[in-house]
Amino acid sequence: MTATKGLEGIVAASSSISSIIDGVLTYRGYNIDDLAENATFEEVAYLLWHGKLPTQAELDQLIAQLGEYATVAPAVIEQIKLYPKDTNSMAALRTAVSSLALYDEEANDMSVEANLRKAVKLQAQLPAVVAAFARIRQGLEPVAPKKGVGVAHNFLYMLTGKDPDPVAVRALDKALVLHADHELNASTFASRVTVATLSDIYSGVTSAIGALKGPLHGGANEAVMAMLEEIGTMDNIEPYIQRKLNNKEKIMGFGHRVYKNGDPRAKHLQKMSAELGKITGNTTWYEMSVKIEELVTGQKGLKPNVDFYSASVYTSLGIPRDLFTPIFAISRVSGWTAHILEQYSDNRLIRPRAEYVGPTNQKYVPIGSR
Ligand SMILES: CC(=O)SCCNC(=O)CCNC(=O)[C@H](O)C(C)(C)COP(=O)(O)OP(=O)(O)OC[C@H]1O[C@@H](n2cnc3c(N)ncnc32)[C@H](O)[C@@H]1OP(=O)(O)O
Ligand SMILES: O=C([O-])CC(=O)C(=O)O
Repeated sequence: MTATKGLEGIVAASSSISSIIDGVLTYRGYNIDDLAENATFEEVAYLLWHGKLPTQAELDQLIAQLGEYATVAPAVIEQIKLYPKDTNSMAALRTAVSSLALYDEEANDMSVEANLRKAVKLQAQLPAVVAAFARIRQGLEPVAPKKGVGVAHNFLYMLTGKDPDPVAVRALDKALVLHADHELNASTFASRVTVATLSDIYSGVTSAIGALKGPLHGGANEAVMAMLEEIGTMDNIEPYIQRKLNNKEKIMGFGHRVYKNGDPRAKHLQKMSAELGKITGNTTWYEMSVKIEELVTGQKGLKPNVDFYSASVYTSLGIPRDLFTPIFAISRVSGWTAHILEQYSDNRLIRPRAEYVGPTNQKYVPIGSR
């Protein structure tokens, strides 16, 4: 038995949810470029869960359900108030989502209908939890969700207490579409491993949030913004990047396990970053990002991934840096839950083997003789 480090190239599941073939990403057979230009996030979530685009009536019903389910159990809000004010935002989300299960009477109901309902509940409640956490730590009361609006609108509304600008809603909606699913990425795999023991959907999503948090995965979008802020000016870019590359340190937002010729989502985020920079009158972060890309791609051949330009997009939308990864989770919960439902529908325990590389033929030595 020989291990493949990081399971690179190993096909670990069959799925009909999303595919990456020859660098082209599709959700249920629809090219991501088509969906990014034309679909709303709620249409995409429906597509991921049901395998088909919704009719207008089905979409209206989903939006109504999302509004109905978006109110978070008061006990969970009270718990968030007890979190230390400097709690890591992904740790807060992980803890709160785990708590949501305690107040859902059908948390352990494994019927297909209950699991689909819980997928919609999680989709509705993650944005509410993130917005509540962001307000509570500023000493503000959470804002009750709006009914009849999409996830992007409702999140920005719950975050600020004001109806958001339609340009901001469309930009965030597009970012949510682009992040919704991505085949067997680390967090989705974590969710599938968890529920393949026939554990519940909340446990699967809690595992996924833990996996997304790391800077090699979803945490990279926050790390990109930290890097841009640390660099600070155009003049500092070249020495900073050169130093990192010389020291063999990673540049956040670049590289990908599957895409070697570029991430198809990055161009949409780059375009949005340029447009939002113009609208806000601050193109600095976009221009710095372009220069970093020139250097990193020029010297290492590494291309930006989905996390690179999303950092400047979210900053232009006025979103605090440490909410970038929670926003990734707000989108990806649609994909996680679709994969969890798919796993349940044809389940087998996921239990690979390890190549043993430790010592052998050891003899037990009594404690007094060691
Ligand atoms: C939503 C997402 O999860 S997208 C990914 C988000 N993560 C990041 O942006 C973090 C930065 N990127 C990385 O760490 C990696 O590219 C990953 C984790 C995304 C992919 O990792 P892997 O497929 O395991 O590639 P690995 O880390 O082995 O890199 C292969 C080589 O490219 C180099 N490399 C890969 N990414 C980078 C980077 N961002 N900066 C500098 N060098 C890099 C590695 O140092 C390594 O070089 P070596 O062969 O000389 O040792
Ligand atoms: O697929 C991956 O490894 C990471 C990624 O881009 C994603 O989860 O969107």
